[in-house]
Amino acid sequence: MSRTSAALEPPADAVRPVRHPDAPAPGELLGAHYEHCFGCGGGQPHGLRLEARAGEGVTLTAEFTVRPAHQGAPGLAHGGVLATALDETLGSLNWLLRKIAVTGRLETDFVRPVPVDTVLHLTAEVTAVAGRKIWSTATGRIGGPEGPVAVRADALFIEVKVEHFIDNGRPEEIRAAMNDPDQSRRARAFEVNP
Ligand SMILES: CCCCC/C=C\C/C=C\C/C=C\C/C=C\CCCC(=O)SCCNC(=O)CCNC(=O)[C@H](O)C(C)(C)COP(=O)(O)OP(=O)(O)OC[C@H]1O[C@@H](n2cnc3c(N)ncnc32)[C@H](O)[C@@H]1OP(=O)(O)O
Repeated sequence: MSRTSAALEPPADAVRPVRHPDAPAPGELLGAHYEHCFGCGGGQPHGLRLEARAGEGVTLTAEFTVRPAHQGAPGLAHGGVLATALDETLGSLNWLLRKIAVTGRLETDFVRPVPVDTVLHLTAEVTAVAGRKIWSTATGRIGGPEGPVAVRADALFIEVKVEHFIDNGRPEEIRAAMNDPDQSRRARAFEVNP
């Protein structure tokens, strides 16, 4: 059973999300947004390395394989790690809108335990937008893309300017990210193509 808090109910004047014309084509891998991201980057030894693929409209699919480093109980994924997978999946959706946004609220239902070595098959979609607010929902299944639901989440993301990261991040990492040609390209793309 899922009971969503008021903040996750879009208001009556919210609109349907619009896929950005330059969003990756359906089926295309999104790639990591930051090499050292715990959710999607390749530079974190114990990171989730979640792989997200654009879907139709403002939807996507993603996969995360639970590894021994992700345990909470013997042989089972930690709930916080599963919430991270949901957060990363939902956050990736904003790339299809070409908006930079951070998680304001994330509500998670843990429906079934998820054993180590399981592939979590995630689907997600943006459901509504109002001003800077973006509402989205995600489901994670085990045993295959059509398998039983193991986790679910609803979220509210808040759009921010790229300065959010520059002003709040540790200078060392900000400098390195700005010197990474791929990161700068992406940040520029956000700024000229809002
Ligand atoms: C140097 C180069 C850098 C390059 C960077 C390049 C690319 C980066 C690209 C993408 C990165 C992003 C995502 C990647 C994908 C996935 C990663 C997972 C995502 C995360 O894991 S991200 C980390 C966790 N996340 C945070 O670290 C947020 C901390 N937080 C804040 O930074 C502020 O809190 C903020 C900005 C959220 C709001 O602050 P603010 O001052 O801008 O705006 P304000 O407070 O006015 O809120 C405006 C309206 O949202 C409502 N609102 C706000 N918060 C709410 C809540 N919690 N619940 C319900 N409603 C809420 C208000 O009620 C108001 O509503 P109303 O307009 O109706 O009054």
